[in-house]
Amino acid sequence: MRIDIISIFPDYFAPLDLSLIGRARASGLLDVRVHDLRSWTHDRHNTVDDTPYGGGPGMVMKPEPWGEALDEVVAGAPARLILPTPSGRPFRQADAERLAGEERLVFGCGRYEGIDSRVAADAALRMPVEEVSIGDYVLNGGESATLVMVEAITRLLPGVLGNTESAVQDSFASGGMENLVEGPVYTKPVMWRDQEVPPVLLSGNHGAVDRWRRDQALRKTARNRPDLVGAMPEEALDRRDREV
Ligand SMILES: Nc1cc(-c2cccs2)n[nH]1
Repeated sequence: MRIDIISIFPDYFAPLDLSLIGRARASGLLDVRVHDLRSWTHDRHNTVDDTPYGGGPGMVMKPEPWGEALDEVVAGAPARLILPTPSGRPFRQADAERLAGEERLVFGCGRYEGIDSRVAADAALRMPVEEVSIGDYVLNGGESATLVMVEAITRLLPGVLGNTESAVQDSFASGGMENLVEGPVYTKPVMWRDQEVPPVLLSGNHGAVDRWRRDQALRKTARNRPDLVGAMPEEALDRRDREV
């Protein structure tokens, strides 16, 4: 997979040189290229923004630099443009899984009050464009949202996670634990500050462990994410009663 990121703060993406993603890049599994939007400005001040038509607070990012940047970065190849914005569709695990199947992604990091709307409209003539929100809160720019999405997507690529098993067990994953958050996890020592590890986890009875974990996940989901419980098929809840 190739990922291009266009931003006026390219240094914001230094974390992508670290850890699993950094290793995946070094091994050639993942090709991430970060571009400074100001490379496509031509005035002395490298201007990327201006006042909004119709008045109002803040500044809007000018269309010209974005148009030239996308033309050069995409260069006619099949790519999907992702634009983080608070007004976008919610980004979910299913989107991470879907986007992990793409050959090329381009992330456009807006700042200020957003990017001139004609940029997305023009890009949509040549490629799929998705406006995406990572949550109902307002950031100063799309860089943090892009880091979040790049991590959520690239960790699903074969070979990026050392142990692909953990990707299946994650919260919100598929594989029978859909719509459930992860339950409690434990490791050595078996007793710590008068708290012992639940005995079922030491029992060696894998069926009992799986049932216990599912029950704990259901309980935690009901406690922390009642909104997901509503989305759960009725029989999944009944199953818990049967298994207790
Ligand atoms: N979910 C989300 C995205 C954003 C921004 C993207 C670009 C500027 S602000 N805030 N919150």
